Formats: sequence, C-alpha cells, structure tokens
Amino acid sequence: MTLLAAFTVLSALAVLAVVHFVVPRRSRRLPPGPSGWPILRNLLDMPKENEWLVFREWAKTYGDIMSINVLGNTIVILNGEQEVKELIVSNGTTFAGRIRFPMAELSGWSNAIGATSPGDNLRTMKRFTNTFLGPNCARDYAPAIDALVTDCLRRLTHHDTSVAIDPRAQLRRLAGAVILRVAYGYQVADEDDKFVKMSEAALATFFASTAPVWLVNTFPIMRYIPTWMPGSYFKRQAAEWREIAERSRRETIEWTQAELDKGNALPSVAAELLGDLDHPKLLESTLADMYAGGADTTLSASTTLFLALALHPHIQERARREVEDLVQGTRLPNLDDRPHLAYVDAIVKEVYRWRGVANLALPRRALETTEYNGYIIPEDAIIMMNIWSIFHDPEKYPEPMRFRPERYLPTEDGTKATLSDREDSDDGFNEDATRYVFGLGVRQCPGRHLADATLFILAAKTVASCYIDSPTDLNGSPITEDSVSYLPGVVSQPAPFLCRIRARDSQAELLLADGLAV
Ligand code: HEM
Repeated sequence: MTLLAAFTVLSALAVLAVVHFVVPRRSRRLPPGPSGWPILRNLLDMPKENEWLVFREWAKTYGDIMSINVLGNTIVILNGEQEVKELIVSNGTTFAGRIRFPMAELSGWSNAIGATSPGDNLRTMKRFTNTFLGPNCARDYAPAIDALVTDCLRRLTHHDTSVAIDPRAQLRRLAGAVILRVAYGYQVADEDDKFVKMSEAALATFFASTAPVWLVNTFPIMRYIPTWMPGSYFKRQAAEWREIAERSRRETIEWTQAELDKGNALPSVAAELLGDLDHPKLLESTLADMYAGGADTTLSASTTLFLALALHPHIQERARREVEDLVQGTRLPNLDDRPHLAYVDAIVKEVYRWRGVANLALPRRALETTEYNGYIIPEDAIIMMNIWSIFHDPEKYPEPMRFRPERYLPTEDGTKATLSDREDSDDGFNEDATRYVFGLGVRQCPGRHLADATLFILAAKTVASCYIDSPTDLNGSPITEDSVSYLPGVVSQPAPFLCRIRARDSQAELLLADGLAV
C-alpha cells in the first residue's frame, strides 16, 4: 500500500469513526425513536394513515416522548398527558410556532392563522379571534345557531323516513352555515348556496396545498424557481388556487360591506371588524380561517354524534327523558338549558373523546432549543401532540373504545363515578375531554366556544325531537361499535354510513317546523 493509499484509508476510517461515535452521541440526546435508514432516516417508517395509532404503538417501545427524523426534520411526538401538559401548557410560548407550507403561501394562504408563527400578524389575528370568538360569542349567536340546527333537523326528517340516508350532507351544510352566519352575518339560502360553494372550494385549495406531495413544502428554496423553468408546474397550480381562495375571501367580505351600507347587516365578526381598516388583509384571512378551521372539524364531531346515537338507542332514550323532564314537550331545548342537561352534556364530551377529531391536533414548531427530562428538543423541531393516545389511555378512560357518557357523571351517592375504587382523587380520571380536543395552551382552538355550543345545541335538539335507527354501511351491512371505521386525514371523519332518521311524534314535527333562521 502506498503512503497516499494508507492515508486515504486512515482518513476514511477517521470520518467513519466521527460519524459512528460523535453524531449518534449527539442525537442520543434527542428523545428515543426508531433508528431508521441512512440518509432517509425514518422516511419509510412514517405511517401513511392513522398515524396516532402507530405513534401510540411506538410509545410502548420508546416512551411517551419520542422522536423521529424525516428528511432532516426532527419530529418530536408527545404521547402522554404529562408531557403534553408540561411542554405545551407550562412551556407554551416555546412551542407556539407553526409549520410553514410554501405551497400554501404561494396559493394565497400566507396569513392562515394555523400556519403563522408568533409575531405582529399573529398578534393582530389573535386579537380579532379573542375579542369576537370568546365565551360571549356562543351566547350572542345561540339564537342563530338554534334556528340553523332546527332547520337542519327538519331537513333530515323531511324525506321518506323508511329510507336510510347519509346525514353528512345536511351536517356539512349546518357546519358551514353556522360559520358563515357568525363570520359574515350571511344566511345560507339553498342547497346550492354560492358562498358555501366558494368557501368549500377555497378550503379544498388549503388542504391540497399543504399536502406533502408538493416538493416545495419540503424544499422551500424551490419557490424561487422561475415559472418558465421545467419543474415549475407547482407555481401555475398555486396561481390558480390563489385566485379561488382570494376570490372567496373578497366576495364574502364585500357582501357584508354591502349589507352594512344598506343598513341590513346582521351582527357578525365581519360587521364588527370592518371598521379596522389598518389590517384589511389580516381581517379577510381571519374570517376565511374560521371556515378553514371550523367546517371539517365541526362536521367530524357532529357526524360522530349521529353515529354514536345511532349505535346506542338506550343513550338516545336516556337523553330524551332528561330533556323531556325539563321541557315537558312545550319547546325544543336550547343553550340556556345546558346546566340542567348533564347527560346530554356528557354525550358531547364523549363525542370529543371516543374517536377524536384532530387526533394529532395541529403540529407545532419549537421556537428555541429546550431541554426536557434530559432530552434535547432542538429549535425548529416539529412537535406533535398525540391527543388520541391521551383519550384512549385505559388508566384514564376505562374501556376507551366504548362510547360511555356516564363516565363523566357522578354516581347515585353523589361521588364522582369512576373514582370510587381509586385512592388518588385528583388524577384527571375520566377528565372532561373538552380539555384536550381543541388543543392546549396559547395556540388552542379559537373557535372552541362556537363549536362546543353548536355541538351541544345539535345533541340536545336531536335527542329531543328525533329517532335515529341503527346504522349500516353503504352496502347495507350493519355497523357495530367494534366495526366503526374512520377515514384518514388531519381531521378524522367517520366513513360514510346510512341510518333512518325520523321525528319522534307530531309534536316534534311541529316544533321543528317552527325553526326559522335568525
Ligand atoms: C369540534 C370542532 C373543532 C375542533 C375539535 C377543533 C380543534 C382544533 C385544534 C386541535 C386546533 C389546534 C390547537 C393547538 O395547536 O393546540 C385548532 C386550531 C384552530 N381552530 Fe379549531 N376546532 C374546532 C372548531 C373550530 C371552529 C368552529 C373554528 C372557527 C370558528 C376553528 C378555528 C381554528 C383556528 C383558526 C385554529 C388555528 C389556531 C392557531 O393556530 O392559533 N376551529 N382547532
């Protein structure tokens, strides 16, 4: 061997030694996780769907805080309640960043709240949402939501009730109608409503542009490729989507402005804020984000409500009796009745928990490097909260796959139902699921009061006025609690199902017919 060859071999060995001993030692300080492959690291390990289930399985090996690396990005997964509370709630601002999606930015979503990290823009948009979507929002808009829910139930029961239907079209219309009413004071007119169609089309561009298929989302530098170069197709696609998203934003807000000018405007977030001329673009974005953040999530929770009621006639019956004892058939229940309808309230909590809505919440980004329990969480790491894992911890929620509203109620002797056989009385046992379903800390969902009011009103009015028969899949095969299935996605939707829905009696029909949009 020549001297040069010997030197080359020794150098190569030295490099290998550094790679082998130094690099792993550093990364050993990251939370543990599957080792992956050279260069690709965990890219091939990443589950294609139902990630929350896979992450929960991994937690059995790696623990409640673990990490993976995908194309150079560290992803830290929090599977346990304690980790979520300590990092996301107590250490809130450090993990308040969001992931940027260059393709979504090019497609006109550069100010989307859910993709904006802390700074002046976020502060302004948070001011808008905190002022107008706080707890008063639910109270102020309750009569309008009431009328829309009644209208939805009337539509669901107004067909040949011997035929099973898929309730999602009407529930989707309801979710969109509530948001357009609160955001713009707009009342959805018919099945083919112009603004619903425009908002849905805009929402579709958001989901499509945040998908990982767009290389520019992984390699942001690509956004500077000129449009004449090969490989720049994404730019033309983004320009098309930008037109759809911007048109939807512009036309809805112009509609509210026109109503204000005519003196016809109904109370709405837009009507309150149109005077804030300092931030017109941020106002447009905030209003559009209400649809983007609220439509699919509210649809998921309300479809789960219908599925759970369809699967459990005894739950429908118990809830109906509770409502009947209060209203005595004279009216349909409303939001003010909530303190007297503990069982209906518990149904809503269980809807949030049973199958989850956004099982990994919305990913966060670490704004600085942090040490936690001896592990390093590096700046820019993506943080995922596995809410599903918290909701399905059998120590916290016994028989987690069962839909059991009773778990939130006191026992007959007045003690908290599930604590009787446990010594520790303050351990969050069967804790109210509302606490987690909307995320936690400074980036918690701003639409939670509105969504929760909508869900309660829908649950109370449905059990008061309707029967929902056992569900089947689209081929007519019965669905049971064990065979229920959900579609993949950031927001988890029940797979399509059919059920017969009919008004309880002629009095219920009359009460439903009374509902006029407010
Ligand atoms: C059942 C219904 C809903 C569920 C389960 C839900 C859940 C969530 C979750 C888990 C997050 C992420 C929170 C975090 O990072 O900690 C979020 C964010 C968000 N939600 Fe909701 N949401 C619902 C309805 C709504 C509604 C009705 C609106 C609007 C009126 C809305 C607007 C938003 C917005 C704008 C964000 C982004 C907040 C930010 O990044 O600071 N959501 N939601």
